[in-house]
Amino acid sequence: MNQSKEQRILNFVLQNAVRGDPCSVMDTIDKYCSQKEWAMNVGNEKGLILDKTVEEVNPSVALELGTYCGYSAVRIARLLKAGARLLTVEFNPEFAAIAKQMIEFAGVQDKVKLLEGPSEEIIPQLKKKYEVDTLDFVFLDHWKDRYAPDTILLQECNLLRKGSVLLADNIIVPGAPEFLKYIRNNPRFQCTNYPSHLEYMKVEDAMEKAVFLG
Ligand SMILES: CCNc1ncnc2c1ncn2[C@@H]1O[C@H](/C=C/CNC(=O)c2cc(-c3ccc(F)cc3)cc(O)c2O)[C@@H](O)[C@H]1O
Ligand SMILES: [Mg+2]
Repeated sequence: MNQSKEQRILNFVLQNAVRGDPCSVMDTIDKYCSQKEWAMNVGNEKGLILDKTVEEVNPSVALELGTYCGYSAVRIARLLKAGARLLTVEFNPEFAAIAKQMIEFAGVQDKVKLLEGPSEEIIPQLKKKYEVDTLDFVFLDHWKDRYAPDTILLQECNLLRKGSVLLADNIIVPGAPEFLKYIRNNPRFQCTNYPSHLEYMKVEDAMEKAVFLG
C-alpha cells in the first residue's frame, strides 16, 4: 500500500534530521515541504510569530488543537521551561501515530502529551482527567470552523484565566471568519493581528492573538 505524504515527511526526518535536536527536525520538515511536497505545517515564517508568543507567555501549561505531523508541537515544546508541558490534540489516528514518532525523534516527548481524539471531547476532560487547572497558552490550528466553538467550550469549561493567550493560525488562508467575528467583537478578549504568509508559499496569511481578560 503506497505511503501517505505524512509518512513520507516522517521518513525524510528520520533519515535526514539529527535525533534529539528539535531545530533540526523543524528545518528538515520545512526543507521537505518547501522543496518536495507542500504540507500544512505552520512553517518557519509564522513559526517565528508562534515562537515569540510562546516566549512572551512562557506557559506552564499549553494546549494545541490539531497536532497533524507534530511540527508545531516540537516548535512549542522546545521553548518550554523545565516542568512545563504541552497537551496536543489530534483525532486522526494516522496523524497521531506520525506526530508521536516526530515528537520522540525530536527528543521533546517528556514535555508533550499527545491526546488522541476530537477536541470537543478532550477539552471537557482536561481538568479532571489531565489535571489541568487553567491554560496559559492555546494554539488553534485544527479545522477552521472549530476555532470559535472550541474557544467557547474552553470558557465554558473554565480553562481560561485572566491573561490566557490564544494564538490562531490561518486567519486569511483558509480563513476563520466565524472565529474572527466572534473574538474581535467579544469584550472579554484583546485581539492583535499578525500579518504573515502561508507556509512555504508567497500567499498572504495571518495569525490572530487573543488575550482573555477574565
Ligand atoms: C473536529 C474538530 N476537532 C478536532 N480535534 C482534533 N483534531 C482535529 C480536529 N479537527 C481537525 N483536527 C486535526 O487537525 C489537523 C487539521 C488542520 C486543519 N488545517 C488546515 O486545514 C490548514 C489548511 C491550510 C491550507 C492553506 C491553503 C491551501 F490551499 C490549502 C490548505 C493551511 C494551514 O496552515 C492549515 O492549518 C489535522 O491533523 C486534523 O486531523
Ligand atoms: Mg495552519
